[in-house]
Amino acid sequence: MQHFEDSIYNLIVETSTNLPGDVRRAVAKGRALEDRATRSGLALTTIAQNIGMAEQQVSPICQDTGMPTFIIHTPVGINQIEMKKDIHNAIVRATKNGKLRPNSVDSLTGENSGDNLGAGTPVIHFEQWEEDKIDVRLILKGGGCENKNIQYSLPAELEGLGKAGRDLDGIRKCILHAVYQAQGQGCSAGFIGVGIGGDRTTGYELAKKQLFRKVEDVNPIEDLSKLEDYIMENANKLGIGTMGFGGEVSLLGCKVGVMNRLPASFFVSVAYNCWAFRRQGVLVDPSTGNIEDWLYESGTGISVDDEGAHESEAVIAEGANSPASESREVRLTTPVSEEDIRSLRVGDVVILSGEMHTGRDALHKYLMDHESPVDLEGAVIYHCGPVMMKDEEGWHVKAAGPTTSIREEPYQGDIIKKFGIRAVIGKGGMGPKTLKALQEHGGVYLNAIGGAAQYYAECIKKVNAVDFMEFGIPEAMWHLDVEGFAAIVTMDAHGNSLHADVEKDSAAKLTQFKEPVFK
Ligand SMILES: O=C(O)C[C@H](O)C(=O)O
Ligand code: SF4
Repeated sequence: MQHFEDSIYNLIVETSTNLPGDVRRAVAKGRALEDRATRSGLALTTIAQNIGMAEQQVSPICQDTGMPTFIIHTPVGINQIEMKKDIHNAIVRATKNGKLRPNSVDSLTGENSGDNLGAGTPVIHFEQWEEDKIDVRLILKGGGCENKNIQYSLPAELEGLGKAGRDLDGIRKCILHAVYQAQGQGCSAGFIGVGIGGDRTTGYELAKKQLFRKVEDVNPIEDLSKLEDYIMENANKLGIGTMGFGGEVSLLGCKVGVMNRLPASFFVSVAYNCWAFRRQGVLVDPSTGNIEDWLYESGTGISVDDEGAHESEAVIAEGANSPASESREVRLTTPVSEEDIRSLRVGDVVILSGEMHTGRDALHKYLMDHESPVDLEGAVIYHCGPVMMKDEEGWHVKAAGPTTSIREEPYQGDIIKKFGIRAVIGKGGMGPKTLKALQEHGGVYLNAIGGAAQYYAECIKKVNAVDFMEFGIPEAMWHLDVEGFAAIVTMDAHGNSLHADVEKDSAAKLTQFKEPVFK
């Protein structure tokens, strides 16, 4: 199959850079339900703009291009060993060309392979079928939303919902709880795949396979179709909103599958996918390896950004100053003073310029017992693992949205105190330990819009330097010059946390679903 590698390369690029039509329509529907001037409304507008930018620049929608997972059906007799080699070559090429972030990390040494190849990566499932075509489907599901997958073993007692039995109503409660526990950390508003039954492994596989269904399809199993409709009518009453900012839209899709189970087991597995729901597929001619057809409607021409292209920070800031908005706009240049930081309040939109430093899991662990290579007094740390490309002029940022901050909760407060850091940028918020440190030392947490990787890449005007390349590109400490970098204060130096408020409010709202619905 001479052209199979090129076909897989084109599939990878399309999946990473062009959000499909059905997903765009779901995002547009979500936008229409959200007041544009609210934080969630502003977030959705930024997301919409980012989707357009990624398509125009053929660059990753989100910097985390996830665990490339292929599900492939082949006619009998096709050489799957050769296909696997072509897929690996295409993955390496896409990584080299900045369409995928190098995401394959040795779980024992922490070493990043640099080309997305390594034990267990990419994930390739082959199945034979009776058709004479090859059906290749790919999903790029990022780590932050993968971390919000969850599996329930029924019967169970669920927070706010009480007893969940081994029946459709118990499954209903699990799904609502799964949306609640994700909060905004998996870049809500999300799409969920649910797998009922199986064992722990096949239950999760079934859940992830549901994500290959089309957003607008109807479940052929009547009970499950009713369940999907119920979830879509009710999950948004939790008020989690986009990014967990609070709001009308927390879920954009729910697809449920079922399989047999053991008498002793009753698993309900939920695969939580972020708004950056990147999956595509192709039908391939087995004699040439050429693409004959695309399996999901292209997103080209289906706009979710009906306000046209805006200058980078204008979208968030413009909303911040609109009459109905809940926030004010504050422009700061790094290094920032304690006085400026202590003047900020939850809801303010901060527009940053100057140098900031990326740092996430590996760096935070390192800084706990080592010195920093740069002076961090008054500095801004950005929880981000960018997609980077190098040429004769040096390093260029190809995608740079935020990663989930809660993973740094064990370290953040100590790091703020040790180095005099004034602002931490990420998404999904942080916990009480960090909130206390912000209050004690005069710091602030700024929530950037998760997945808006092109939007933020545009604000990064120069890569000044990099430290700790041995941690791999996503985990290195990149020293970046930014202009007009907009993010929302969601935790301030006065003990306020939007995340704590939304979690408390949605927990209270969850209890409204305690009584049985499906008898
Ligand atoms: O790894 C990243 O850059 C982001 C991750 O997908 C996350 O949502 O935290
Ligand atoms: S950062 Fe958000 S949008 Fe990107 S992969 Fe992670 S959860 Fe998805």
